Amino acid sequence: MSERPAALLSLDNVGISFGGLRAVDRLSFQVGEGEIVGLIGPNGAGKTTVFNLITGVYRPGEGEIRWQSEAITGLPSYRIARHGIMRTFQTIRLFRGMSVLENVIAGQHLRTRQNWVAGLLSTPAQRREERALRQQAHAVLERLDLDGVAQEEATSLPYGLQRRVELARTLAAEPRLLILDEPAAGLNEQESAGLNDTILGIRDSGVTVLLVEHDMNVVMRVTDHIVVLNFGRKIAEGTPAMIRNDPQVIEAYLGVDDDDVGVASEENRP
Ligand SMILES: Nc1ncnc2c1ncn2[C@@H]1O[C@H](COP(=O)(O)OP(=O)(O)OP(=O)(O)O)[C@@H](O)[C@H]1O
Repeated sequence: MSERPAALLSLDNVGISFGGLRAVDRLSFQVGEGEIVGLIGPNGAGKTTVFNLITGVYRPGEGEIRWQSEAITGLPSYRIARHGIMRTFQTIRLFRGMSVLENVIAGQHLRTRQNWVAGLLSTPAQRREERALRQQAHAVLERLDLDGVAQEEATSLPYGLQRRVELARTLAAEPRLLILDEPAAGLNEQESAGLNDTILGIRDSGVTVLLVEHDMNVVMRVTDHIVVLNFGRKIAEGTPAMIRNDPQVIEAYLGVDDDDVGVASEENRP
């Protein structure tokens, strides 16, 4: 088995309960630098809760979360975002009345240094920074094949494109770890195939990816490593080839859709 790269993010025996419900239990896994790691599991398995633990929405009851060698357990979300850990959401959260380009520029403000005094005075330094930001926003739009709709009102675009704009907005903040929450949800077959290339392209540009996704065509094709949760516990982890043949994983998915786990037969792979 090939070696995995050094960990960018590590969870070590992380747990959280809501009342009597053990939503995540003694969970340990790592996301290696430059990897695409998939987090999968049946509905209610705890995937969203894991996202919320990593991004500081919830504080773990037990365990430690590390960014490289630094403990980030329980830090507030804005401090976790400063490390470059950023996420997309299942629901569309674009700004109404703003163009695609303006939405992407809004995403950049997560990481700009400009303060509001400079903004009011419109100093030469500020104008220079704004020009650079616009150029970078255009570059992100081009990368995601959205340059043709840069001036369109974002919320008037078809659903699949709106999701891509959301992704562009998050990328504009230059994440080091991009957490994707069901990016294929609601996409048609063609859009979902395009998404595979987009995710691979994002990784090739140097961004590490953690992906929660129900669409096994996406998960099995793009990930290097998969972590499977069921009832808050890790029941398996490994390469896509290992996961699709794991009896515990197949059993956990029985009753959901048997074929879902089996989709990634060799002939389906790119
Ligand atoms: N804030 C909360 N308060 C109480 N229970 C919660 C809370 N958040 C999640 N849960 C419970 O924790 C369990 C795990 O939920 P979670 O949303 O993380 O699962 P999931 O794997 O993301 O599911 P899905 O695939 O349906 O999105 C569920 O039983 C859920 O009801």
